[in-house]
Amino acid sequence: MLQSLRSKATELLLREEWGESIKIYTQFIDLSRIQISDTSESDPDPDSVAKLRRSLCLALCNRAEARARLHDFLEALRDCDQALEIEKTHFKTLLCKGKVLLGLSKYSSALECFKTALIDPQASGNLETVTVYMEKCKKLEFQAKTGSFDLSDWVLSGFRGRCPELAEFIGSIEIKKSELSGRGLFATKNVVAGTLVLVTKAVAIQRGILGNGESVEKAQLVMWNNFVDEVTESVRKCDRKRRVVSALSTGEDEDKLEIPEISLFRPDEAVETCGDSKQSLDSEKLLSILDVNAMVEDAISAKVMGKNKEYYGVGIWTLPSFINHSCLPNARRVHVGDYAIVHASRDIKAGEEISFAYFDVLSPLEKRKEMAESWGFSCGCSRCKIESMLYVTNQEIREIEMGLERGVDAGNAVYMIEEGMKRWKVKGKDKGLLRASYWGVYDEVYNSERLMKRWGRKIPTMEVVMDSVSDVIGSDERLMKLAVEGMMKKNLGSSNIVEMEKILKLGKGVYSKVVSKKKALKTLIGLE
Ligand SMILES: C[S@@+](CC[C@H](N)C(=O)[O-])C[C@H]1O[C@@H](n2cnc3c(N)ncnc32)[C@H](O)[C@@H]1O
Repeated sequence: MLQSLRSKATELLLREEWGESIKIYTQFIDLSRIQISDTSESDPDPDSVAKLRRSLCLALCNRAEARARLHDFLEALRDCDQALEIEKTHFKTLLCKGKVLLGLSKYSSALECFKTALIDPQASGNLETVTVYMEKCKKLEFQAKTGSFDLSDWVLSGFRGRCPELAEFIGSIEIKKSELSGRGLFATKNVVAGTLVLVTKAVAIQRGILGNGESVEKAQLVMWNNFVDEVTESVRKCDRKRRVVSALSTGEDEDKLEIPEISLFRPDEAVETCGDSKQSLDSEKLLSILDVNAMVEDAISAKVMGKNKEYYGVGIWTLPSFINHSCLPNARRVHVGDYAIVHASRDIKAGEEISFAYFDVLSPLEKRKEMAESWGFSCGCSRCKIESMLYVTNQEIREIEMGLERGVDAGNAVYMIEEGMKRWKVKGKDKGLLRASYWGVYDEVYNSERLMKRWGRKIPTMEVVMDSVSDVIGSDERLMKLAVEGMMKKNLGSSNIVEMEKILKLGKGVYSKVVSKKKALKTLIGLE
């Protein structure tokens, strides 16, 4: 019976029928254990018990492999540990355990596993495989410790092939109470624009092609349902993920929420335990959590080169879920594979809250209010407060807006705003706020030869406006695009070092320092 179960399980494993093979291996393992205990008592021959133990070890290892394929990493780890209790240096098990630990982002433990695997005599025929894994562990561990990622080669290859493997990384940040709402993420050290703040792997992500027309909504709904199932499954399997996901906001009573320790988000430090089905997350609470925290994937490859443009992805990334929205954001996110990369889009001071834009902040106050409302909150950022005050006390702004609705000449509108700011005593940095709010008309004017001929001398230069806007909202593709076009128009080409450096700085703020080679950054910006 044991023999027939074993061959059936092996066959299923080879056919990659993971679920079924787990079932049969489980029967085999249970029966083997009974047989071992019976044989130990009745058969004095130690060889027969040893043989049974060896085949139990292999079965545990194979079940671990199948479980790992289904991303049931913690159960797989448990199988590996049981197999290693039987044979301490069982090569296949150590290789499997190393891969599982890699899947759990526990790079140093994975490296230890592969090192131990080298002791086994079977390693000699598989030296190359083990070495490749060891190098991978070292690279990822270094990334996780230092945050030094470089995607330049992938960018330069035109995003060809699979996206590069990344490590999870947590920079100098902490979770604290936020003045905006509930908890927020804060910098504990000064951060220079472009520097990574964190890199997090999705708890779950669903991608699909949405198509067009009426089918879009239907496709989106199917994807959402699959996404909810995936998150449910993921938190069921892993206790830490369940705790982390259940710590997220449901959008209600945020100020009463607990502040979790940042170490809970460090996979390398966390002690993992398998999920306890009795403690699974209430499905209604999970739906509210996903409603508030799920994000649409913003893949760098799709954004820049249109690769996989037709794909739509929705996912949940735990630590980024603590980042509040601000209309004066200082960070941005990009997505590479299943990872969300958050980086500073302008310099951030130690102690400052890290925020990114949930929606387009190059929009007027009323439009931003509408967008925040559709997200289910009323924005409490300082820009909204300043602009609201100005709006209440100032009839002129409303008149300018009404003029814009009637289709007044964009140059005239910019002129009115600039002249108005002198009268309304809007000074220094605050000028950037209003310019950001009416960015659309500024952009139209600077892009039109006709309007520039008429209004150019009466309004500030494009550089002045752009600097003041990027000062308050950080880098943005549209600012960068305008700067590139401005440089081209002036026929400076790429020979003007000062302009070029400015554009590259904006580029770093948009795409982060993960693209460290200048040539790659220029490709993303559209200069190569
Ligand atoms: C992804 S969570 C951000 C973290 C959340 N503050 C917490 O404590 O878990 C999104 C929720 O935070 C709140 N929020 C984010 N940005 C905000 C802002 N600028 N003003 C007011 N509330 C905000 C809203 O309740 C929103 O639904």
